[in-house]
Amino acid sequence: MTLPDTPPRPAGTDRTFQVDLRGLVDLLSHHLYSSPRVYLRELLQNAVDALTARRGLEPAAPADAFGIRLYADGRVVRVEDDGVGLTESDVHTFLATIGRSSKRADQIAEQRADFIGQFGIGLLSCFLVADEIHVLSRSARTPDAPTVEWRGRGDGSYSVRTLPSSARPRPGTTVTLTPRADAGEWTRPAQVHELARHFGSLLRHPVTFDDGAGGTGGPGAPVNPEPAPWTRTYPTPGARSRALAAYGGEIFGFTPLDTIELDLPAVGLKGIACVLPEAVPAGRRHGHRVHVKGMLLSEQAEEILPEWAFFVRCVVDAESLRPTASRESLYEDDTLAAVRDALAERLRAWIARAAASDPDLLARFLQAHHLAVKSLAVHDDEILRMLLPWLPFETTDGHSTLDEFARTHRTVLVTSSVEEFRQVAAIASAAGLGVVNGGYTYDRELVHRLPEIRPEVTVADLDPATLTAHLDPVDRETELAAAAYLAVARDALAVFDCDVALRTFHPASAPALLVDSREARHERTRSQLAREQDGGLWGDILGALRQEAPRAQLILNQLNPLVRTAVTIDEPELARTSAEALYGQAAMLSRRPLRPAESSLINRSFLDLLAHALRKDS
Ligand SMILES: Nc1ncnc2c1ncn2[C@@H]1O[C@H](COP(=O)(O)OP(=O)(O)OP(=O)(O)O)[C@@H](O)[C@H]1O
Repeated sequence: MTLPDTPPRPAGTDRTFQVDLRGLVDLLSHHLYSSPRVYLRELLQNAVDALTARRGLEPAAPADAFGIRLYADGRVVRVEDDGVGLTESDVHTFLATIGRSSKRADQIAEQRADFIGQFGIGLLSCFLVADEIHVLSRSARTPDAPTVEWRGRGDGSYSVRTLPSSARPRPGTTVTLTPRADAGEWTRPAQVHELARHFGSLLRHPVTFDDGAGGTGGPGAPVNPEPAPWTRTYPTPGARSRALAAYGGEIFGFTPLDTIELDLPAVGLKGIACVLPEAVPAGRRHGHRVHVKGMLLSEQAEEILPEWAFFVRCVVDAESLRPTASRESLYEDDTLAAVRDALAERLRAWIARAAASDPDLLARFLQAHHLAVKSLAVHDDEILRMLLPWLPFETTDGHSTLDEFARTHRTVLVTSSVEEFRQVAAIASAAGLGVVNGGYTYDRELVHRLPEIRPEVTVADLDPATLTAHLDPVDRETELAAAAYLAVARDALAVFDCDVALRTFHPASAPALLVDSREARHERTRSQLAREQDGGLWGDILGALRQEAPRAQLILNQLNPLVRTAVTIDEPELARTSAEALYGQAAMLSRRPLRPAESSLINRSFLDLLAHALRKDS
C-alpha cells in the first residue's frame, strides 16, 4: 500500500488509501500462498461458491444442471462456471475492490457458512501466473442484465464494458488467464489437469477438463467422476472397508493397518482416518488432508486431531470448517476445537473396540504404535484402563504384557533406569522376584498405575541398593578369611570410588555385581571437579553443592567358584589384577558406557592375567 505524495491538506480532510497492487501480489506470493499453483484452487473455489449461490436461487434445478469447465491449451487457462454470475455493478463492487467479498455481505451473513471464500483477495492469486485477468460474466439474479467484461491488470488498472447478451448466452462466469512465460510450470495443460484433480477430486459439482487437442467445445474429461468414497454405497460392509482402505492407500501411499470411518453430522464432516502400518517417531505429527465442501484446502492440516493421534492420517471433507486466508490451515475457533474433540473420541472408540473384540488387530496396532499409546495412556485414564494390560514391557521374564507378568508376580518391582535393570535383573529373577525395566520413557510411570486397574497387584520401586541390602551376608569366618583379598581389591578400585563387599546370592554363575547409579556417578564427578578446582571460584561453588558422594559397590558372590578361589590368592599382584578383572566384567555386564579409565583397566587386567597364565605354563 502506498500513500500518495500530495501536498498537505487542511487537518480533518479524509483521504483514501491507495493500494500498490504489485506490492500486494508480492506479499501474497511470498507470505500467504505456498506456491503459485494455488491460483487454480482459488479459481475453482470461486466457481464452486458461485454454483452454491446459484443453487440457492434455483433449488429445484437438477443436481447436474450446473457445472465447471476447465480449459488449458498451453496458451490460455480458462475456468468457466454456471454460477450466479455478476452484474456490472457487482463487478465494480466485488471484482475491482480488493478485500471486498460478496460472501461476507451483511444480508447473507447467515449464509456465510455456505461459501469457502470470504476475504475478497483470492482472485489476486491469478497474478502469480498472469499479468491480466479477463472475466466475462452474466448474472443469474438479474437475467436481463447484459454480459459484462472485466479486465484487471497487475499494475492495478482495470476496465469494464458491457457486451450484448449473446456474448455469453447463459448465466455464469468465465475467467481467462494468459499465463506469463515464467509461469509455464503451473499452466501447462497436463499440469492444469493434474492440479484440477488434486484440488477438485471431491467437489460435488461436475467438473471437466479440456486441453483443446480435440477442438474446443468438446465435453472434456471428468475431473471428479466419482463422489467421495465414503458417500458411495457398497454391496457389503467388507467391500466398503476395502474401498476406503484402497482410497487411503492411494492418497497416502501406504496400506493402512485399519481404516476408521469419521462422521460428525453437526459440522457435516465425513472422512477416514488411516492407521499407519509402522511406528512414527513420537511427537512427529502428520498433516491431514482437509477438504471444505469438497475442495482440497490443506494436505498438512495438523489441527484437526490432538497431538497424541500421531498414529493416523486423516482425509476429511467438512461443510463448516473455516479456512484461513491462505486456505492452508484452519481457523482456530470453537468449531475446530469441537471437531478435534469429537475426532479424538472416535479414535478412542476404535481403540476400545479393538481391545474388546479384535485381539489380532490390537496386537498389530500395539506392535507398531506401543510407544504412541504409552504416551497417550500417561495422560488419558480411559486409554490407560483399556490398554495398559496389553502394553509390552521389558521384564525379568522377557518381553511381556503387564497382565501376563502380574499373573506370576503379585508384587511387581520396577527400576528407574535401564542400567539399574541390567544390574539387578539376573539376581532378582534368580531370587524369584519380578522386575520390570522402568527406564524407558513412560514405563515406570505406567507400571506404577497398574494397581488402578488391577487392585490385587502391588507395585514397588526397586533400586540396586535395596536389592543389595537384602543379599545374604557371609558368615564371620568366611569374611575374615577373605579380609586380606578384600583390602587389596578396595585399594585397587579406590580410583573408581568403589567399595568391595562379599555376599552370597543367586545365580551362583554371577561372580560379581556392580551397584552404581547414574546419580552416584554424577555426584562423584562433581566432587572430583570441586577437589581439582579447590580454592577457585568454581571450586567454591561446586564445594558448596557438596553432598555425601555415594560410592559404587562391587559385590562379590561367595557362591561363585571363581570368587571362592580369588579370595584365597596370596600373591598381591595377582589378587589386585583379579579384583580389577572382576570389576571390569561387572561394569561391562551393566551395559553402561565405560569410562576411559575403565576401558584401560579391563585391557590391562586381561593382558596381566594372560601373562600370568603363560608364565605359569612355561
Ligand atoms: N466465478 C465467479 N462467479 C461469481 N462471482 C465471482 C466469481 N469469482 C469471483 N467472484 C466475485 O468476486 C469476489 C472476490 O473474489 P475473491 O476470490 O477475490 O474473494 P472471495 O472468494 O470473496 O474471498 P477469498 O479471498 O476468501 O477467496 C467474490 O466475493 C465474488 O463476489
